[in-house]
Amino acid sequence: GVEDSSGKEGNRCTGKRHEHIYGLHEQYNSNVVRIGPNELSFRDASLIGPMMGTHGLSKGPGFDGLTAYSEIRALSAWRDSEMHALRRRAWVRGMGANALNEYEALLVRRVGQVIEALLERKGAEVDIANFLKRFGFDFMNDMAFGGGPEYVQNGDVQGTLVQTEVALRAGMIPDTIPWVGHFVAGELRKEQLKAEVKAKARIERGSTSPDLFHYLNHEDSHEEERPSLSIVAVEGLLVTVAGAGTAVAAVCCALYFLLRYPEAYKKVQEEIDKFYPQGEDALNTRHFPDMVYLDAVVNETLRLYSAQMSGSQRATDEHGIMAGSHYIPPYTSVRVHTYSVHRDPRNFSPSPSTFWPERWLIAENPSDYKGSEPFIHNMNAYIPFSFGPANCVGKSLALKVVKMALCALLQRANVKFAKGYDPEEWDRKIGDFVVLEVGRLPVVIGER
Ligand code: HEM
Repeated sequence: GVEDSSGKEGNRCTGKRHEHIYGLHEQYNSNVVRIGPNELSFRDASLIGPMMGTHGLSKGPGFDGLTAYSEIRALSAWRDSEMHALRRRAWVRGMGANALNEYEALLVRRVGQVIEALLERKGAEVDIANFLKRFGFDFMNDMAFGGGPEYVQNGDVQGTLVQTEVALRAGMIPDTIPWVGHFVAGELRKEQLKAEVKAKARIERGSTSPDLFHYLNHEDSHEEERPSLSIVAVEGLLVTVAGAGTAVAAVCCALYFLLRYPEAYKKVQEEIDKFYPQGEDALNTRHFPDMVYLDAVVNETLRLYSAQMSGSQRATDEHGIMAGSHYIPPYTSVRVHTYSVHRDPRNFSPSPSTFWPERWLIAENPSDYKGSEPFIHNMNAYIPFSFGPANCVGKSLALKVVKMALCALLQRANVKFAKGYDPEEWDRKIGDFVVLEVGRLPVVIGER
């Protein structure tokens, strides 16, 4: 049996992780829950370092399942730490400050495009989540392959975006039971071949301004050998899977919270209007570092809904380890359950499950806190972008995308929930499928 530090038994296979995993630890009131035959989930912030840090564990066998044990893998799926570090170098160059400045023109164009498309529908009910998903994939296709099917302009005519969500949901099976991956090898190969066609076309076309592909294909480096077409093609697929849905989900969740909490909407609107009065270009990022309330809104959103709510999988090898007070046997998969750690009153208090951006401002100036309950804000337990050498390499880009989309939208438009929309639906439709999946968000866009 597995016991948590409070002595409560947590040795139950819930099988729940892939539906609505949230509340997993709360449900069993346990710091450790068995979520698969050989997989443990921990609600214990002190394990973040030992499990995910520089001297922590390597990625788990779920990544073998997700890649059907292939040698053709993108960065996120290399279980071997050396191989992972080798591929990560190109990603780090492609996500550096200079590179991000180079991509800004692409991002500005895409954010501007989706805002215009939304403004054209003023007064009508629109599913803003759907529009933003299309924007996210357009931008990430620019970054990964120098362009794509233009979803904002043309809609998802082939149903590709829906298929991507379905594939991610299905991915939860080999992620949990790796050997199932052998049965989907053919399907994966088909996707890889399609990506190879796009990558080849991008190489032949070249690019007028550097995109992320430029770095992933080592076009910036004279020292490194070019990766094979197969590898750079799956890296491109990873850009879209890791970058589009995640950043867009964060924008959608932030919008949902702002609509749900009008006080917060009012405050962020005031800040946006102060830095970007009407007529000022809200696509220009220069004021972002000074926008403390916008920053608090984004941080608080990612605390409550992060891209991988169950956490990223790691595993022990032939040696078991002691992590804190827990013995983890050999060949055991583990996760730090981000959702539960982020909502644990031992880490964030008061009201850990409530959207309260002010907690981020109080954390900076604790003397501003006037409440009676103790104020707790444990930054060591805040891991929306994970932790350690395999953490989210796209963090800075993600924050830029999220802030630019929110700023530009709220500067230009008045957003309200559509009539008849039940906000309780939001939480019911959130899914933890490899990455966070959000449902529809029907709104009406009004004049400012
Ligand atoms: C708000 C948006 C985002 C969030 C919350 C987020 C979060 C995460 C998390 C939790 C991981 C798992 C790290 C681990 O295994 O320990 C991850 C990995 C990764 N993310 Fe993000 N992400 C976001 C946006 C992006 C964007 C825009 C990109 C750009 C393409 C990106 C690229 C990646 C890549 C390549 C990995 C794999 C890193 C590795 O294995 O070394 N992410 N992200």
